[in-house]
Amino acid sequence: MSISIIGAGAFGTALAISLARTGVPVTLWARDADQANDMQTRRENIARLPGVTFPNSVTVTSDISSALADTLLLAVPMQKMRALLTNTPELNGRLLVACCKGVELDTQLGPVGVIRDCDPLATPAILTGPSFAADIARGLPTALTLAIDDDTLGQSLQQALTTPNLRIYRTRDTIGAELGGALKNVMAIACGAAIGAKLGESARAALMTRGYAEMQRMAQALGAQPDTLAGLSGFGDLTLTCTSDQSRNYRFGLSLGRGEAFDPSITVEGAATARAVRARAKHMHIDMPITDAVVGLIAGKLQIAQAMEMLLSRPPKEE
Ligand SMILES: NC(=O)C1=CN([C@@H]2O[C@H](COP(=O)(O)OP(=O)(O)OC[C@H]3O[C@@H](n4cnc5c(N)ncnc54)[C@H](O)[C@@H]3O)[C@@H](O)[C@H]2O)C=CC1
Ligand SMILES: O=C(CO)COP(=O)(O)O
Repeated sequence: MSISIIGAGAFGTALAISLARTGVPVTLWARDADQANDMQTRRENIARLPGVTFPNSVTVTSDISSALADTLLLAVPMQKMRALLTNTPELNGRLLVACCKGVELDTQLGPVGVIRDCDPLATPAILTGPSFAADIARGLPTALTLAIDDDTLGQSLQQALTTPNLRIYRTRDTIGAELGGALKNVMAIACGAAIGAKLGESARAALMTRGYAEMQRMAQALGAQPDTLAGLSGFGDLTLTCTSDQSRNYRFGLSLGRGEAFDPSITVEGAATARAVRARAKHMHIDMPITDAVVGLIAGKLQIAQAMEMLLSRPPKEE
């Protein structure tokens, strides 16, 4: 099964490096020709993943026709996925594995939903779970969830994406896998804000736990299996992202909590996703108070003290 990675940001580059270390040829596609040439010559992605040299079996190109492999891993930000699929008709009708985490603002669809919407003939899948690009690129171990409807194809894909450092678990619950990865980013912003505002580790633990309850509520209402949320794509990635300042979502939250500015060029998937999820939750009458607070903080409509008061003064309930 030949593999290409579409999107040469931090995660796409890390996946290319990790898969190519097993010796298989991997093509990494960047939309910008200068950037692709620079990476191909230098054997490094200076902008997004400095310090890690590409194995010989990575080829970087901006020519989409030379990147059309059996399996295409899509590693662009969630809010750019539709533009990628619309502007790149060569991707139509193929096996497309989303590697992004989020919910589209305009449609409230996740990565698999957007692929289905843009390209009904594609076979969509999602690869998600606890995996910082820098860790993957350095060959540090982790485990990920691969979700795809067709279990036979899922087994071949699982094999193709497994490396000595990457253990892949398989599920058919694409809704659960995409929601876990999307919602944990919202909770990471909340936890970062709490830590940034010096509310303490106990507050973070409470936010993670009640955030997980919100994730489960939304996921179950949309037909996901609770076990999926309890796995790598949900609980696993929630734990990583809410506790590490390697996470951009968490760092964005820290800056909100400290009242500091944050570089707008950094990809923070949870910001748009929080708004999309809040809209969906309101429409479906699902209670998501932490998500509401994150949306209020980002919009500047709530201060940290008000968000805390809003969460703590809710009517008492059973856990
Ligand atoms: N960086 C990380 O540690 C991890 C990231 N992810 C997910 O991977 C996705 C991508 O994140 P990163 O690679 O970190 O972001 P990034 O900001 O490092 O790179 C994004 C890349 O997408 C490209 N891009 C944007 N719009 C495009 C378009 N319309 N067509 C083609 N390319 C386009 C950009 O040129 C850039 O190279 C996100 O959803 C993120 O949640 C998942 C796991 C780990
Ligand atoms: O999803 C990630 C780790 O699994 C990366 O998190 P950030 O996008 O917050 O950096």
